[in-house]
Amino acid sequence: MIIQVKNLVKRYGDLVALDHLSFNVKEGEIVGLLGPNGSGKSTAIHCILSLLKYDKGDIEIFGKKMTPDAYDVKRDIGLVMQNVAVFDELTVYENINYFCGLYVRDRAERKRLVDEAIAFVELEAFKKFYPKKLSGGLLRRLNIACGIAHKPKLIILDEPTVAVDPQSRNKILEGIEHLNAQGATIVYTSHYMEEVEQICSRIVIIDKGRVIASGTKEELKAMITLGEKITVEVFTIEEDQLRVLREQPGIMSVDYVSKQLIIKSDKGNNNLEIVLEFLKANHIGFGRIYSELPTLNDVFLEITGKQLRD
Ligand SMILES: Nc1ncnc2c1ncn2[C@@H]1O[C@H](COP(=O)(O)OP(=O)(O)OP(=O)(O)O)[C@@H](O)[C@H]1O
Repeated sequence: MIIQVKNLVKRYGDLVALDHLSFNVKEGEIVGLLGPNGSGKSTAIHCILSLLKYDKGDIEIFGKKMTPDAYDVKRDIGLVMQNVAVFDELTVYENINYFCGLYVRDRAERKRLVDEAIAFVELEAFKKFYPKKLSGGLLRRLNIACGIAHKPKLIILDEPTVAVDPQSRNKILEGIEHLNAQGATIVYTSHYMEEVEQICSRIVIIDKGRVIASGTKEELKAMITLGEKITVEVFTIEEDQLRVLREQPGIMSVDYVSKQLIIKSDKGNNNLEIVLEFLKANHIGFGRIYSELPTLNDVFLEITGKQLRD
């Protein structure tokens, strides 16, 4: 096991930020910690790395108890924090060289690793730039290079794509998959369900400092009753027709908003057919029609009653 967190409790005064949080990360996984703003993701990461004192719980990394002075453990961890943490007075190259130098003493080896990290985040053309001259996306990429240059076994990234343009975001996500393919185990926190779905082999959903569900995206979607969301452009429909539609087998809810009929149905496999037959039998004219599978937001909504993002 790479990370084992058991019953972690962290309070800030009266606020319980982590409420008996437990989860594991196995070697080779990309685990996504998914939760809304303020759910406790950053607090969990800080506690796991012993950067923050906690009130209760057990944390092991690489099978060893994590403590603030566990330098041998820390050497094998790469950390990319939410806030960019680089030195303004050092160039791109010097920054990466500095952070890599905290773990790698041999100069030739370090040069090789720094060059590799620069190529990895595609900052070759910006080596001599100072951070202030970089765009937000490039700065994020520098932040990542500083965290991973020393080739750690475990890489923890806390919301690395916040406020990043789509092109840099894709590069970051591809980069993370690449690091994983090279053997690194990854923990990735985000409140973007699309990103987590795209790259994570397993997802731990957090709300109010607790794990509310975990599994692969397929397992999480199988946990809920919602099977499909059907949207139909309908020009007019009577209230009593809506009522009859709601009573059809497999239909969980029907809403009619701005000429859109939104039907949520369970996991039955002929829901679309039921809806179409109903519309035809009742001579209800309709335009575009499409069906969507549940998202991780639907999972979050069904378990907590609220949206993942406000
Ligand atoms: N230093 C602090 N002092 C007091 N409360 C804090 C502190 N840091 C975080 N909190 C509170 O603890 C809770 C968890 O915050 P945390 O930053 O861990 O959540 P998060 O899921 O990482 O959110 P975000 O995505 O916004 O960073 C929030 O209610 C937050 O306001």
